[in-house]
Amino acid sequence: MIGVEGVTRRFDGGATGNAGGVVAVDDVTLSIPDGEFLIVAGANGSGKTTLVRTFNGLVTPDSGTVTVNGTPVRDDLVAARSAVGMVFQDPRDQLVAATVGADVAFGPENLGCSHAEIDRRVDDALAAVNMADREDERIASLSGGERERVAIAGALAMEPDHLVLDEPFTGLDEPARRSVLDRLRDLRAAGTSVIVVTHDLRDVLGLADRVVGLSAGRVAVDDAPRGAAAELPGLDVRVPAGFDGRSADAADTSSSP
Ligand SMILES: Nc1ncnc2c1ncn2[C@@H]1O[C@H](COP(=O)(O)OP(=O)(O)OP(=O)(O)O)[C@@H](O)[C@H]1O
Repeated sequence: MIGVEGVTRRFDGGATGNAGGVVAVDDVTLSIPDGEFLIVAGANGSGKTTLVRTFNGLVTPDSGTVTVNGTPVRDDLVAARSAVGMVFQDPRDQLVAATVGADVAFGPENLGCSHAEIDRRVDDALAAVNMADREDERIASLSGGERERVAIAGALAMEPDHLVLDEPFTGLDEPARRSVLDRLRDLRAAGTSVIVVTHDLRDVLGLADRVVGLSAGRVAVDDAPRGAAAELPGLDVRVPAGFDGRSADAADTSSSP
């Protein structure tokens, strides 16, 4: 479980010249149980990225506490980083190796996994992003969307208790998007909490258990998808046309030819 208790994070005004700075996250309290599929939505600048980055200590709150599996993040950063996998908006921030396979293997290697276990995780993770058999390709030769898929595979290969994906679908083509969504659904079923930060609620809203909508750093919506769908337009978040709260499975069946 991830627990967020009264978390506030400010940034100074910097180049904006705003002397008072900005309160990016303002007194947020949330708890995210294991196995929950949570969407964090909200307009640009509403604090989504800042909030989720407190889950593994990439952003330190000015006040309040984040706990992961009961331990405050500030007390054990290493535990938080292994328990909370994170895929960033810009995959260039997190690709570390020269080839696809080496990049995806990097996390499991650091966890001390055996060679056989590393191979299994790399194969599984690359299959989940439609990149099986591309281990030997050089990162430098990949497209932006392919790099994004490698970044997602790298996080999947860590097999974290909680997986946070910040705008994961932006550069993905439709088959890759469906494949990643399928894997997220399986992970949730296996007890991993999945937290997706996104503006693009297509497909993913029907998969979610709950939606948290942020406005000016505060939780303005915290509801099941059907209830949230009615409230999100008020936060300038567009809800997919025709969304009626059915599960994604039901939606998939009805949209099949
Ligand atoms: N490192 C930083 N320095 C200064 N201000 C920051 C920093 N990070 C975020 N902010 C400010 O905090 C506020 C919230 O930003 P954040 O990136 O968390 O929002 P967001 O909802 O993820 O936005 P987007 O949808 O555009 O990605 C914004 O006003 C942003 O300018």
